[in-house]
Amino acid sequence: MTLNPPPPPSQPTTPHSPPNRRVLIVGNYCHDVLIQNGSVVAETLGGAASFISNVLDSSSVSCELVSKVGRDFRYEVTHSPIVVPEKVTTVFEAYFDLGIDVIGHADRVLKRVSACDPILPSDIPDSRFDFGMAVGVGGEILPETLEKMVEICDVVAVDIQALIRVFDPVDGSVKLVDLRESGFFHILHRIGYLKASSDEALFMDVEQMKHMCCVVVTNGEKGCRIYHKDDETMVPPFVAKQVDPTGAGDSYLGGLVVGLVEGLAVPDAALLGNFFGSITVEHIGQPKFDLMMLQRVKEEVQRRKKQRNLSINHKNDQEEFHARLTPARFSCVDSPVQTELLVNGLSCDR
Ligand SMILES: Nc1ncnc2c1ncn2[C@@H]1O[C@H](COP(=O)(O)OP(=O)(O)O)[C@@H](O)[C@H]1O
Ligand SMILES: O=P([O-])([O-])O[C@@H]1[C@@H](O)[C@H](O)[C@@H](O)[C@H](O)[C@@H]1O
Repeated sequence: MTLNPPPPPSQPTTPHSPPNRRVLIVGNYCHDVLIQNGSVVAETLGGAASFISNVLDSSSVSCELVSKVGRDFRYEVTHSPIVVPEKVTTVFEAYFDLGIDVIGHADRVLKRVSACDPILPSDIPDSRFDFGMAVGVGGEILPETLEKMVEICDVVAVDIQALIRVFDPVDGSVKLVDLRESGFFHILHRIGYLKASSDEALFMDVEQMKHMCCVVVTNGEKGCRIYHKDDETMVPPFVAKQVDPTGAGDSYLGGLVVGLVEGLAVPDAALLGNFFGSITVEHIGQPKFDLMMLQRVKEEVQRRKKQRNLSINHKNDQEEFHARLTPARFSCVDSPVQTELLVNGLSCDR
């Protein structure tokens, strides 16, 4: 089945000039506090922007990141955020033992306990980008921010969580509203990709949205599905030992965009998304990707592109790409600290 997705980002102009792959990521960094049985298990750098830039930087895809933090921000990051001195950084508490939350999400209950400032159109550079990613976590993306993004980026990918989250005024619990009532709906015919988890997908009409853009719905250990116009494709998962689901969807989106800017077809880019999502669930916080693994992934992506260019695809060709990526996962090595955290880590039933 062939998907006819939005046009890919621009390709190299001469054989020697590197392709212009500039990706703009917009969304706040945050502090994540992971809580189980009433105790804090870990405190980590969070925010979709941080997980996504981790995947893009590791894959040598150049990106610019616009993010706001407060004076208390304590992480050293490759892409410096805007510091708002009179504010504190956005904080999310993730509870792993409160049962099923209001939207039926069984594995964690999220509360936004503090929020930094929104990202305004004037915070975003006026240059042009091949690809934009609207990836807020705490309500920091405004309709006018997304409008500016679609004006300056050739293609925009949006994580639905940036658009439909609302926060309980008393305890900060995350609730979701229908996409049509989100205040963003009028802009969505101008975006290229909309990503939602299967829980979040209940808050949009996939049948309607798939005629406006390419919709990807992730489903944890089951992989993901792509919907565009009349096409629907299931993209298989990679087997993982889940320790902490935080950031899986973000790393997925990072992998998808790496695949797209490298020129892969959408289902292959989504497979790369599944790959990075599956590695992320095996770690608490940001995974540090093994260099050998990244090199193998790069080689497989180039091989896959060559195959496509030579049109030597056949029916089961994604199975082959999957099979060739699978062994690459096993070159990931955890640091002793990470291993210790994993042993005492969070386990969630999905
Ligand atoms: N337990 C798992 N095993 C293997 N892959 C997983 C697992 N959980 C997540 N993934 C990968 O990460 C992607 C995003 O995860 P998902 O849980 O659907 O998103 P979110 O973090 O937004 O809720 C999935 O589509 C899948 O590819
Ligand atoms: O786990 P996931 O859904 O991909 O994304 C997560 C957000 O939902 C959460 O608000 C944030 O605190 C995490 O750092 C991470 O970005």
